Amino acid sequence: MKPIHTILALYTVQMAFFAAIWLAMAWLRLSRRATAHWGLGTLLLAVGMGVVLARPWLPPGLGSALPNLVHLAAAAVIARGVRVFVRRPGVDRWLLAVAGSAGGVVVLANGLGAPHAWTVVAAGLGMGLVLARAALDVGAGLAEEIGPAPAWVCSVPMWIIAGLLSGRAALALVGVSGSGAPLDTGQARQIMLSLALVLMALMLHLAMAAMLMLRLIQRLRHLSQHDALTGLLNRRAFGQRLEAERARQHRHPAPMALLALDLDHFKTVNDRWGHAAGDAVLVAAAGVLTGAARRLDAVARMGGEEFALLLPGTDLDGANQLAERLLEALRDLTVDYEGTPLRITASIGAAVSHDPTEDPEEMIRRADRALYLAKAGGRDRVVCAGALSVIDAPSTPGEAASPRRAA
Ligand SMILES: Nc1nc2c(ncn2[C@@H]2O[C@H](COP(=O)(O)OP(=O)(O)OP(=O)(O)O)[C@@H](O)[C@H]2O)c(=O)[nH]1
Repeated sequence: MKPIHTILALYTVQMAFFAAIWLAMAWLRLSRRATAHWGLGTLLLAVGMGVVLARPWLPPGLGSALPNLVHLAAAAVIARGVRVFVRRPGVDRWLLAVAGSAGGVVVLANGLGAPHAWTVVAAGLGMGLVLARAALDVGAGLAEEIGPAPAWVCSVPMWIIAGLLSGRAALALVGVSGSGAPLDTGQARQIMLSLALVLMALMLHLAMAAMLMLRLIQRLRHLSQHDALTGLLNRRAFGQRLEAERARQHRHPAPMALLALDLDHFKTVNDRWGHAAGDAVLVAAAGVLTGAARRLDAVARMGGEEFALLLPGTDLDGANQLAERLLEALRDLTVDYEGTPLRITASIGAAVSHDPTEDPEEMIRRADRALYLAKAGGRDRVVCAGALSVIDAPSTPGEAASPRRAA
């Protein structure tokens, strides 16, 4: 066995092994559609190189065209997997046109008995363009999700393979001696190219594995910081935001407000209409809170039917205004649950702090105490912990809407 055949056989085994891993991931439903594409594409790479190794036993025309066609199909399937992964799953006409035209030229060149260099030019340029497109998709499509730097690093192997294949095609096109020869001829240039392909294929699969891992890490991070039902921050993440805002308050003194909000008589929604109806109300209420908050505010579900809003740079007046708007919006909210209109109200306890040394837990306790007073005072109202004054409105039809003093 010549050294070139050993290298190509190693590449074939490597690709078959990677294909098995991607297909196993698809079976485990890890980004299933993308990993299934990558498994199939990688399997085609193994088959394509297997055909190169079997060339001595194949008819001359077939032995030249078939591996290139299979490799073209492999590159297109992997590139489509990348598009699915970066959530651009529609049919990509550009990808189809490039792979289809390159494949057409390969078939035509072999049918007309043209030199092998023509096959190398068409297949090399086709694969180069398809992989360059995939590299662009990775860099641009993942920048927001995993950060621009990791996204572009993951795209590097695709750029290099695209460059290698296009470079070989360009050399064959201008007639540089030996550039258009089949890989398995064993010339020094072909050995170097084969070694580079083995290395780059390894890097390509590492990069795709890294993309998958970074996405999983982002998902885990999101799950650990957000409430699964409403998508709001959870209690732990809210505590971290509160600590961070406290630290900022040390550097840039400014007031900070915290609203503790609890839906009124929520248990009756569950008891009367069922848990799913209660869940629908919680999701709708969360939508109202996020809709009313500013970008720099933090909105959290602290547990059950209890929510909290952290309002940096907000004084008592600002907190009161937002709390009133929230009560108003929740009163106006009608949740349509399987044809049944569900209505709710809420009570709010507000705490404002100008003192960066105040323990964040103490601020939460002050807001909770004010919330307790709002509940005790009749619900559907705001009580501010600082001034301990009830500042908003009743829910019961017929009850006066004028502000009342609490304590
Ligand atoms: N549907 C649903 N219900 C929940 C969830 N978490 C907690 N609950 C329910 O929320 C209800 C809270 O009831 P209570 O603590 O008595 O409060 P309430 O009925 O709103 O009464 P007040 O707060 O005093 O106005 C309980 O019935 C819990 O089972 C959830 O994720 N989904």
